[in-house]
Amino acid sequence: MLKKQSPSPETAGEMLVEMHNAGVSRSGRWLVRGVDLSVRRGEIVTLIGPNGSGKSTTAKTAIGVIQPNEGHVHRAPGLRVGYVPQKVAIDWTLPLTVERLMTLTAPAGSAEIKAALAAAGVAHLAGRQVAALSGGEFQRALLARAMLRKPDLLVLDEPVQGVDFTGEAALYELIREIRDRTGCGILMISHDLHIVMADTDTVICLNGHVCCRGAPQSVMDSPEYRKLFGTRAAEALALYRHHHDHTHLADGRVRHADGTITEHCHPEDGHHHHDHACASDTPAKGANNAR
Ligand SMILES: Nc1ncnc2c1ncn2[C@@H]1O[C@H](COP(=O)(O)OP(=O)(O)OP(=O)(O)O)[C@@H](O)[C@H]1O
Repeated sequence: MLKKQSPSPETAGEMLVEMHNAGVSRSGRWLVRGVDLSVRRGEIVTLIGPNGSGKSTTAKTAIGVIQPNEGHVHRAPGLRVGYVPQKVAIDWTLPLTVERLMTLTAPAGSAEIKAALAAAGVAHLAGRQVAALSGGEFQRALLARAMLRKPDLLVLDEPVQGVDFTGEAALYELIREIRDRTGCGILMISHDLHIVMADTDTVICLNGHVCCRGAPQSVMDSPEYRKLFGTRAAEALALYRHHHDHTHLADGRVRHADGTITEHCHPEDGHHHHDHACASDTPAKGANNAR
């Protein structure tokens, strides 16, 4: 049985979910097939692949929203899952505050909601209309909602969608902080093939089947990856590296390693680095901002 969420040494590395040769078919067509995947406590696994390659289908199968038509999925008994789907059904024309958004899927007390929003750096937005949030703020609110369940496994389907480069870096930092603080396992989906969070332990590249897998660097160098996405794409693939020398305060300001506080964190401060797999003329998305 899973212990309550805490990064204790006894439960570190505990298997949360395992898929063996899993396949999902609909109307006589395999959406994905032959997927082997595992996520352990404290581990970050990222699924990458082009549109329609089966990433969401794989993630939904891992958490039991979809049953596999072949193969097996094992989840730790009592596994608590926090899921941030790719699309959220919200009527954007209706009034809805961030605080209310937190209780749409499950009840939660006001203290709990405040703590979850604070942990996601958006406590100051509790009374704001959801329709007025920026892309990054909305993703943070959804993350806060998923964390209310105190998940053992957090599944994030394109968590940086609609977020600009600076916000993307800050969101990846938040995701890593959540992993470090709670010890949960994270299964993340990224449609953007060009930026993979460097803290990801394993990248699994899907294209209806597992094309290749490994540490981010090894996937970038893999011939299968290059064959699927082209050498230029592979050369442009960048790892997001964050040198953890500053803290993002809840009000959006940044406290630097020397104790100074500024309104923003500027890439030219030297905090953010993108490493290209190879020297290339093709800049990775956001690479210009990263200099
Ligand atoms: N219920 C369904 N019935 C039939 N086909 C489906 C169903 N759900 C998904 N598909 C198809 O399965 C394929 C994989 O879909 P999936 O959403 O898993 O891809 P994805 O890699 O997450 O894509 P994207 O990057 O565009 O979000 C797509 O071709 C999709 O149209």
